[in-house]
Amino acid sequence: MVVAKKWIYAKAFSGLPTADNFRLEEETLDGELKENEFLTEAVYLSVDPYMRPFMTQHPEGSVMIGGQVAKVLDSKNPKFPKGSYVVGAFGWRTHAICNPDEVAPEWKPYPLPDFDGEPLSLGIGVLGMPGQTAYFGFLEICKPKEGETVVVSGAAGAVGSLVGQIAKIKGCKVIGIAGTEAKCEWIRSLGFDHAINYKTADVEAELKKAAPDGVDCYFDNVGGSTAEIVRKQMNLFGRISVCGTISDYNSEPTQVSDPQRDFVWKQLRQEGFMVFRWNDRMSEAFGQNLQWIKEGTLKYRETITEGFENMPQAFIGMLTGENIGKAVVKV
Ligand SMILES: NC(=O)C1=CN([C@@H]2O[C@H](COP(=O)(O)OP(=O)(O)OC[C@H]3O[C@@H](n4cnc5c(N)ncnc54)[C@H](OP(=O)(O)O)[C@@H]3O)[C@@H](O)[C@H]2O)C=CC1
Ligand SMILES: C/C=C/C(C)=O
Repeated sequence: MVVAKKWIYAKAFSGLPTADNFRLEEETLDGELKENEFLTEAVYLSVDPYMRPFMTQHPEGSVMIGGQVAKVLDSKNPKFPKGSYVVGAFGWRTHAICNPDEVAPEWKPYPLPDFDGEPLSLGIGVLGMPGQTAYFGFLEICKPKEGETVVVSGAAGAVGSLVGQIAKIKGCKVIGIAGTEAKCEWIRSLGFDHAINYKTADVEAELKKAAPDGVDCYFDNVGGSTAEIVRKQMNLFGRISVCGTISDYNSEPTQVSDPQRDFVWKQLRQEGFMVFRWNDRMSEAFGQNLQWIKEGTLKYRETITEGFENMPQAFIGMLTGENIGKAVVKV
């Protein structure tokens, strides 16, 4: 028997989440595990932007959704033996009982691969979903060529910081857009050619200076007015990968000008995606990102909040830009 803690979506989100949206509860998990089930204990939990828009599809009283790296405490499933580690979408819970056959295909748990000594927390970062998002969302949709100019917004976050570095590995010129001086300084230290602080700079003017020959690829994490500014500076046959629109997760979308003319005249291609599209190729992104980490060409950073009781603070902090790199909660 274990006493699990879980965070409940107590009150529907409206605007930026506050502590009032969440409630901490306990639940006793007892009884024999059934065939195929395993019992887990969370080690690292992820707080991600998608939780804000996705939760609005769930009724009040649901457990908050989310991924975690967990230890298997007991098992009746040979694929997830006792003592092993697993990456699973068990929600904001300290403990969970999972039967993988009952989980939707895009959220299936999987055994944590061998990280060759890298921290387990990377299973929810560069060696997990955000790493796959950067790898496939950038390479498959932007199809960057050596010498091209790439812009990435949300550039100091979990996904954006990886996209910029992958673009450098592919021989591109990279401009990152982020929300503080410290973030801009960090991404420059990663090798980004330019960094623009969208909260203090005239982004349009700075982008013209940084990319005098225009932009070939835009990896869009934020949408809104930043996306409009970058679109207007795209080159002929430019490619835009729409990863997320965090600028409107807590508010109504910003009104931007009709983009159709730019798409026609510049023959642009824009494509949105969900990372699950490439679930069958997960090991490719994992293997390549791990290799780049080992070679020293791909660096990662984490903002770690200690304590399961601080999940809401970590989540709100991430939505308000307090994280540099991946926002993680350590139990
Ligand atoms: N399509 C897919 O399959 C996936 C999409 N995503 C998307 O990728 C994006 C980045 O996710 P992730 O890397 O995990 O998160 P981050 O680590 O980048 O954290 C979120 C960051 O967003 C920035 N931000 C918050 N509000 C705004 C705003 N109004 N305008 C611009 N930036 C803002 C903040 O940085 P700053 O200080 O710079 O403002 C904050 O640190 C999100 O849009 C997310 O939904 C992520 C995973 C999968
Ligand atoms: C899986 C995550 C999706 C977004 C849009 O963040």
